[in-house]
Amino acid sequence: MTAPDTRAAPRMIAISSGKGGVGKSTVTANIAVAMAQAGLAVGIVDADIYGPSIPGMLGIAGDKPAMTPEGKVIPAEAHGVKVISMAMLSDDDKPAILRGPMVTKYLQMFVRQVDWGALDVLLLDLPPGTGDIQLTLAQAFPLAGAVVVSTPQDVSLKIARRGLRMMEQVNVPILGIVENMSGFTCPSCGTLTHIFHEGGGEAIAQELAVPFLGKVPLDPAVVDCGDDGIPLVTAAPGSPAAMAYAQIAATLARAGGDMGGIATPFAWTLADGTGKPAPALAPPTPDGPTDRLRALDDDAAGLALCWADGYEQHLSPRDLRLACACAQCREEMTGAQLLIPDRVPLDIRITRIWSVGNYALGMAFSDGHDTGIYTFKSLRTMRSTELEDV
Ligand SMILES: Nc1ncnc2c1ncn2[C@@H]1O[C@H](COP(=O)(O)OP(=O)(O)OP(=O)(O)O)[C@@H](O)[C@H]1O
Repeated sequence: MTAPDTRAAPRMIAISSGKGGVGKSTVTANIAVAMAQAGLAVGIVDADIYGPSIPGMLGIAGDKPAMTPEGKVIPAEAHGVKVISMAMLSDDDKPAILRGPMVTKYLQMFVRQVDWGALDVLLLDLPPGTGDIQLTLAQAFPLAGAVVVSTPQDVSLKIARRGLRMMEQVNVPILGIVENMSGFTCPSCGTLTHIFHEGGGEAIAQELAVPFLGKVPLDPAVVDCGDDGIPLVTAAPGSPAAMAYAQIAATLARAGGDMGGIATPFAWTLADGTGKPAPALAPPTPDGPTDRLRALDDDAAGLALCWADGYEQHLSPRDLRLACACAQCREEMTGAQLLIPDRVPLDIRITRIWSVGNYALGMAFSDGHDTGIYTFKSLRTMRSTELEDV
């Protein structure tokens, strides 16, 4: 057996919204600064490729970023938060017209080719919506979880519900819902008026059994602060909106740490054990999710998989190779096997295993095949190999 890699990766949290203009970027900027004020090392990837607004909100000039001698991008830094944004790579007046795959490519670069240093949390300010781009992004990164920002109107909440379902489809845990622009407190008389409906975010959170993270009131100072590049949590930390941001940041700083799954991202070379994922800290529980992998190991019976509900499996490299569902090994329409079992050597080995988002593993084999993606759901349905079968 090989020793696990214990290097900690930052917790990646996506901040999403079903539609634009609900205050997602303002929430991202303020909770990032609040987390930094609480002593965490925080980065933001401004993934809102069509309307990158984080640099403006944090008072960062749109200069092209410098590079390290190793060719990594040096992120900008303001209010204790490291930031990389499309706004730094494109001219201000040129809208970024990019197709989905290009967006993913840029964002992969934002996460992997940036000299982040040691971070505790990396926030991803996603583009608004629940389309292909958001789905691809949610799948491309090993997210610890996602936050959905909504305003209290019914229409906004209905769209937020769609966003929550999308995240669930790709196994991204929902860390909670933020209700923004929730009521207006009159600065002269202090009366709270609910301009939109009240409590819709809380009701949806209850209906979908996800946490409700808090309400941020409508506050004209939020707009001024955004325009001035000084987030409200710095400019007016005692205001109700700033206190709401700080409260949400404190909850998120604790959430999504150890979701009961193996540490991701990882790329494990089995021959020398480098990059082996550390197991989840939390012990398995009988009512734990059946599709969350909590430990991965290699032993005499093949690959050992331990699941969050305590179930354990041993899968032989040959069974895994034969189960490959990539387009070369299976007919896409009918699902019929194209791979000829006799051509798979009895002593085939797995050479590398890597994480694919939070929902699957990629595997390379000693026959050179490396295009298969094994979802946790599909792995879980495979029959365990008995030691005497090996
Ligand atoms: N709590 C609030 N009170 C008052 N104004 C707010 C509040 N939250 C956000 N705003 C303002 O609403 C506008 C939209 O906010 P923001 O850009 O954060 O939204 P968004 O959801 O990220 O939009 P998009 O994704 O379309 O860029 C901004 O002018 C911002 O200052």
